Amino acid sequence: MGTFKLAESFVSINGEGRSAGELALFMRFVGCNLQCDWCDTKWANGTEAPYTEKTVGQLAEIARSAAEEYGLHRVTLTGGEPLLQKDIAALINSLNDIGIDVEIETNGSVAISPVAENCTVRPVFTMDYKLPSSGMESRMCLENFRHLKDSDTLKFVCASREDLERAASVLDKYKPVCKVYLSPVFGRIEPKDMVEFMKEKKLGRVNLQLQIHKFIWDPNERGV
Ligand SMILES: C[S@@+](CC[C@H](N)C(=O)[O-])C[C@H]1O[C@@H](n2cnc3c(N)ncnc32)[C@H](O)[C@@H]1O
Ligand SMILES: Nc1nc2[nH]cc(C(=O)O)c2c(=O)[nH]1
Ligand code: SF4
Ligand SMILES: [Mg+2]
Repeated sequence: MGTFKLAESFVSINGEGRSAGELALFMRFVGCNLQCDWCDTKWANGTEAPYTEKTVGQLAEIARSAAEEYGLHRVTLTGGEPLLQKDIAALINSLNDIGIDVEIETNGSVAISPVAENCTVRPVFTMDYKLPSSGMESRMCLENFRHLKDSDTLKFVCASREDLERAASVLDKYKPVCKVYLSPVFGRIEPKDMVEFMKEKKLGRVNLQLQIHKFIWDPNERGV
């Protein structure tokens, strides 16, 4: 089994997604196949990004001890793009084996179903659909829409009115069964304009989400 390139791990409240506000252990892996214009973790994406090599066993031990110390029961795998780590399914299985629920932040360009198929218990996927402002929309793996389940989240990170319009048309076209979040690119769009857009388009089943950690700590702080 291969090793994992871990950029950082830390315990915080989950600032995003359907478990927002709950304590979680974050494992951030280095390397990304996309380059979103507004990415807030560019430092972890390139080939020069700092990392330590970890085995599944070592990562499971980090999770076990965080669970014991802080009473948490959830790990968020993020990055970079976590699904680029070759043995990610083995890690998910091993975390499940010690009673940890796994949530994955993924960028929408990597097929999720081969990962899900190799997991004993399906993790929760929070999948971005990258909108025009990211510059990465052409990279989306559209077959993922067929594989998103009730327990998953589809997330649109928006920087402009054009992004909002595109998110609404993607929802209209694919009609996903999972939970849907709209989230602002931090500092690039007024959240109140997003609420107005939701009212205008009758998006009564969509959640607006602000990244909580950026209000609690300095928005550029790492490890929180
Ligand atoms: C840093 S990414 C890592 C996981 C994966 N590569 C992805 O894009 O989902 C985690 C989440 O942060 C979001 N994000 C990145 N930069 C952001 C920013 N400046 N403002 C708001 N959300 C941002 C991404 O869209 C994604 O939902
Ligand atoms: N507190 C906190 N919550 C988060 N949820 C998703 C994060 C990410 O970077 O993927 C993140 C993060 O970096 N910090
Ligand atoms: S896919 Fe995620 S980590 Fe990669 S550049 Fe985009 S936001 Fe950043
Ligand atoms: Mg983050």
